[in-house]
Amino acid sequence: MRTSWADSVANSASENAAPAPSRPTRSAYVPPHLRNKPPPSSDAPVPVPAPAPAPAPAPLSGHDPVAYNGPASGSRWGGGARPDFGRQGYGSGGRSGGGWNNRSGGWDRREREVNPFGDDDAEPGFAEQENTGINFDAYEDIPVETSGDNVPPPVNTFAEIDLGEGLNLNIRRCKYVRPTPVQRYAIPISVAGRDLMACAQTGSGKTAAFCFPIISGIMQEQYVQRPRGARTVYPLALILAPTRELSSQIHDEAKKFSYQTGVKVVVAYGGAPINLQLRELERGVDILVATPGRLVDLLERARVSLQMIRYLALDEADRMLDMGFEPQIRKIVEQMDMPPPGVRQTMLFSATFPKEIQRLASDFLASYIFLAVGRVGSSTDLILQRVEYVQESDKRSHLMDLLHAQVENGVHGKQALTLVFVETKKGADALEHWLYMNGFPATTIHGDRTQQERELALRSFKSGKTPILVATDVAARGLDIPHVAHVVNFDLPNDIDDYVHRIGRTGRAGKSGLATAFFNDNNMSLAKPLAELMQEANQEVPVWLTRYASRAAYSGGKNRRSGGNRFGGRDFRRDSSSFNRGTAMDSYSGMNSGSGYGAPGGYGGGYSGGYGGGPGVSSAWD
Ligand SMILES: Nc1ncnc2c1ncn2[C@@H]1O[C@H](COP(=O)(O)OP(=O)(O)OP(=O)(O)O)[C@@H](O)[C@H]1O
Repeated sequence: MRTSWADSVANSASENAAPAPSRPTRSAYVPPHLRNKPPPSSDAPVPVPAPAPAPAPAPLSGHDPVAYNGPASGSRWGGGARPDFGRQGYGSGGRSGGGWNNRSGGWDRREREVNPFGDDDAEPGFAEQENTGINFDAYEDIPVETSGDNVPPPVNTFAEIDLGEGLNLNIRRCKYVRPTPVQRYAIPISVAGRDLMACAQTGSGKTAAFCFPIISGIMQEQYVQRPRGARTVYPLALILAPTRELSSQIHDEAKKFSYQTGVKVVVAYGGAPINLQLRELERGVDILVATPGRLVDLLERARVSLQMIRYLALDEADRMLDMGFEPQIRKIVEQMDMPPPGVRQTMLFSATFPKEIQRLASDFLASYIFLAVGRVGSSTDLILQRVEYVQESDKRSHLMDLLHAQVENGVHGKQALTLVFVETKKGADALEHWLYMNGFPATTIHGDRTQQERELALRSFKSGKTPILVATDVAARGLDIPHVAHVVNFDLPNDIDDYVHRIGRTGRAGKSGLATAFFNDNNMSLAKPLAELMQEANQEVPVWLTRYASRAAYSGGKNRRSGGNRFGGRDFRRDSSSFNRGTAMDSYSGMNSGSGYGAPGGYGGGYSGGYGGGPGVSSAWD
């Protein structure tokens, strides 16, 4: 189905006219502290909640065991179960009409919960304001493509989705008035229990798109009987992300979304004391957000078991499955005790999804839906992209000119932030020092800095204390830093996907941004994909770059995007010749999409260089 944002709004409006057939009706919002009690109309005796143990008892694995019947049936899309998945062991079917549950499991963790919204919700009108700055007009006519069997229809409002009152309240607290395009499509798909591979542009709200269905699903389930093992904990959902900072950010977001729902979110990443993380885990965990390295450590120590995982989300999924991470991810997903695809629900999200990675990723999915929102893998039109030819030796003075111009234009006065990407950790330190010596307060983030230094640097940058952050690719993906006005690719990456993610640190959530790249002969292999990307995003492509691009085409540039193919914004299953293992095609029939939207070939290029990066780059990752 090819739809525009405007079309979908219209469609959705007409869909809304009729009552949603399978959405369970629910009573008015029940405040969390009353949830253990039956509805006022009930004559049933009030069950006595288990007393809250005082300080958290040592080994406490998740919620208290109470009979778990699995997600009761009754998908809201047609009322059926999930016949095509048969999630053994957990029953099958979408979510139940079984009502919302108290997740506190006998002791009320919520009493200790810090309010992540500050005092915002003291005011009754807090929810009436829209999230500051998101420009939904920027999403007008955004192209959307879905493929797979029985794709659930998109929604136009959060209210149309049965997410649960606790989560709805938090959505309002976040001032999310309407879903972004990826949320409109991805949330109903995931809430219906379907596996999903979703591509959507940077800064378009993918975090909420995978968090909401997970939180809502856990809230709605009956109590989960989890094994009570020595000191092992049994999370119900696992969210994996490639960097510590991104895991931490997802954790913060997920905590906001799950505030006072009783769903417990814990984060575990390397570089931070493991004992603190273990203690936090022992207090109970429903959703574990982790980097792969630290999770493997926890699994090997038998402190975490994946046996009860119902939801698996991979953020930056293409990065998680590239050469650097794939073995760890396979170990976690396939070689430990995690339920297989079809039993668990799997969601993969990224702004870029090369075909080769899609093929790898399909091992983790069952009868999945592919969703592409926006010109996937391309940058957003909200980012003004400039490429300048700059010799290596001139880069510093050129950067200085840009920064001076910003100061003159008053950008720094307004605390606008500049993110400068370099190739190596040493290069980052050297550039930071040089900037500092020249009167520009800068800081760095890269893999050789301690976690404490990294966190301090990020805080200092976000606060505007050091409005210039020099970074390796460790900061390229996922970080949502408000007010980044300018991204400078001082050293261009080897791979165009990395470029897409880097520039995506600006121009987020419908806001505009500027990205400047320094190009020279060392970047020859990027000329063609860069020129194509810019053209696709309606940017002005310098004539010299076009010339470089055609020269690179003749000499067969080794970037895997060379060869005229586009950015993975197309389901690889549609290209049957590229798919010879059979499995995905077997479970895949029918296409919900139209003829695509300017992404004719998907990725066909040889998947060669690019990943792993140059010297000093690969170790920038966690
Ligand atoms: N429905 C919404 N209404 C308003 N703002 C939203 C909405 N959904 C998300 N946002 C905001 O949009 C910003 C970008 O969201 P998010 O970080 O999830 O993007 P993303 O798609 O994951 O980006 P990336 O590809 O860079 O990881 C965040 O600040 C988030 O709070």
